[in-house]
Amino acid sequence: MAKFLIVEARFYDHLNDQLIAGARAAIEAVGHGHETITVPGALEIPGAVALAAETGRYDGFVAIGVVIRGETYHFEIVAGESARGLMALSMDGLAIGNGILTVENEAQAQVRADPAQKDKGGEAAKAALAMFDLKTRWG
Ligand SMILES: Nc1c(NC[C@H](O)[C@H](O)[C@H](O)CO)[nH]c(=O)[nH]c1=O
Ligand SMILES: CC(=O)[C@@H](O)COP(=O)(O)O
Repeated sequence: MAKFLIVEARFYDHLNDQLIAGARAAIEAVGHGHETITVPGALEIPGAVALAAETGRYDGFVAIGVVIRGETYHFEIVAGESARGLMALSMDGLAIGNGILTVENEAQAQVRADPAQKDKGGEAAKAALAMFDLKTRWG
């Protein structure tokens, strides 16, 4: 049984709860285990993944968060840099799925967080599982 770390940035509780439920269901559906940690925001997720990877305790990582556009350029920074950090870690060989929603409004987030709708949390977990499978095949 592999172990996956879900790293959540808890900015919107009700949305994160749904995203995490979808991610956990996807991981459990294939018989693997998971643990969840919480960081302040999406910008902290890549760093937390990097720190966790150094422990050697986890086979893969699922990033969970919600970034909703506000009034300033900060949306672009938070959305873009969290994605860039995760991509860099992925290209360093970590099995990562990115479930950080980057949306214009809460309505868009709700559709994507809901496991019964777009299930982006489950989708991110499945991406991490697929990358883990590749590492296992080629490791
Ligand atoms: N506005 C959102 C943020 N902003 C916070 C940053 O992610 C970061 O924690 C802060 O800049 C301190 O380094 N984070 C989200 O996850 N979602 C948002 O909508
Ligand atoms: C995505 C964000 O950082 C955003 O929530 C911040 O809002 P604002 O740009 O209005 O400060």
